[in-house]
Amino acid sequence: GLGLSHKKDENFGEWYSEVVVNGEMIEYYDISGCYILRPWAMSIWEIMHNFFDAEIKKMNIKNCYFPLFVSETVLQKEKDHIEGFAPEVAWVTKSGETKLDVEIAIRPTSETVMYPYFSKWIRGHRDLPLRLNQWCNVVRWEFSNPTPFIRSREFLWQEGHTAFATKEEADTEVLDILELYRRIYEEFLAVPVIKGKKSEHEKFAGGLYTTTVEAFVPNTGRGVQGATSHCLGQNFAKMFEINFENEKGERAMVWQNSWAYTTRTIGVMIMVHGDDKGLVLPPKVASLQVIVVPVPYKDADTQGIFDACASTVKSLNEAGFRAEADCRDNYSPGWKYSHWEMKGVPLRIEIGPKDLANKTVRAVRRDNSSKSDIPMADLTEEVKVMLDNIQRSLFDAAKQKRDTCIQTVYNWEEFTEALSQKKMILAPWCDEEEEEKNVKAKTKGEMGAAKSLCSPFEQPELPEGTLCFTSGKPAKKWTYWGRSY
Ligand SMILES: O=C1CCCN[C@@H]1CCCn1cnc2ccccc2c1=O
Repeated sequence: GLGLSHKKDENFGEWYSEVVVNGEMIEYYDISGCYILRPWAMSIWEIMHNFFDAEIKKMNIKNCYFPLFVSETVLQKEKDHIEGFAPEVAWVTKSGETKLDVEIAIRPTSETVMYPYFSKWIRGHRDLPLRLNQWCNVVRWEFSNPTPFIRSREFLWQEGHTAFATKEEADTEVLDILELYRRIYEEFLAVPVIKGKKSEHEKFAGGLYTTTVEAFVPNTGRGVQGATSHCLGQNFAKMFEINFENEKGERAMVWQNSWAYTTRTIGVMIMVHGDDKGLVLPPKVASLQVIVVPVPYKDADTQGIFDACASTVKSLNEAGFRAEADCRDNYSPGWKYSHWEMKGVPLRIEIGPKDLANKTVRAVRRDNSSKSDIPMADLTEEVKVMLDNIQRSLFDAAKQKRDTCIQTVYNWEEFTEALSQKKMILAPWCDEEEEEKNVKAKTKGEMGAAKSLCSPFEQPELPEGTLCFTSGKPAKKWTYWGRSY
């Protein structure tokens, strides 16, 4: 029957698994770590895609499509790029009964697929900047506990790969893209994120530096890397000989970036906003923003009620809202209320005999269950105001909740206490990789070790003489720490 059998604050893992299925986002698949994305999820991916794709087109970034398959030689091209990742690479070893004499990898990411051709295409400075993006799937055969959207063996993403003549251009683009990722989280998914730089230990080993937008899931006290924008420096240019004749006629290597966001974004949104009645969708990404439900009464003017529902949907659609009516005669209004609440539709409109008589409709917000009667004459203006209010209050509530989870600490005792309280920890750090490894070693446990999440671009004041929370050495920067997904 309807309703969740687990509460979000009591059994988060079970709650999440049930919400994604009951909300008709996900269907579990018979291969572990693989999930079916149903239309209710796919439409969110499409809405974000439409925003991001339009924005990168404004930046003159072109979409392309490279093959799914990577040859072994090119994948092994550079040890420290692939080191540590190798166990996750999936391989094609045969076709039919015939063993392949050379095994072929399935792309886990596309640097090694693309960059031999960057080398071929980039000859002179007029070939720069080269800025390509592809929307595709990637496969990483992970073994840690699979979670729909958050950690799966195949996922959808966009991966941008760009090459510039100068480091300055690359540095600028890294931050331009990171701002788009912030907008995806904060303006569309209503999820607050922190922009920052990954530590040397946590960054992409093949790159120069990694920037990130970090989200946080209060229920589990885990940080989650929302999206990444890397400056690769000239590392891949050296590896794949991607160089050009600069304006002074000298041979120079290009400066490169690569950046991605994935279907993980959807899982973060569900974890942050969902409640014990199911999904709660921010209007900006809701495939259905308004559901209109007729409330017929035995001998009341049923046709009039259905006509009012149809004209309400028509007006809302004409005003640009994604609205539908649920006129199925085999379900009660009450059943429909629960069903669409489970699916997280931001606004419900009920129309019964009284509403018809008063020429009003009853509007019910999904986020706070508040009800209000709207004159039919003011419908579209009022719905716009309500949807904007829902979007903003979802973000404000999530930010307030996330901020209460942030704890500033100055020493190891405070750190471990905050960690046990599932906090996102802000601490002064000496920025030494060895010390980060020590923190991981000292916090190992079945909940997973603590790690650095990012050093925020917005650095609080660091008074002279402040010591590192873990090493006691002079602190160099404020850094967020916590367990993570
Ligand atoms: O994040 C991004 C943004 C998009 C393009 N790729 C970069 C870096 C990917 C890092 N990575 C991540 N998992 C992997 C798994 C197997 C092999 C290689 C890799 C690998 O290189």
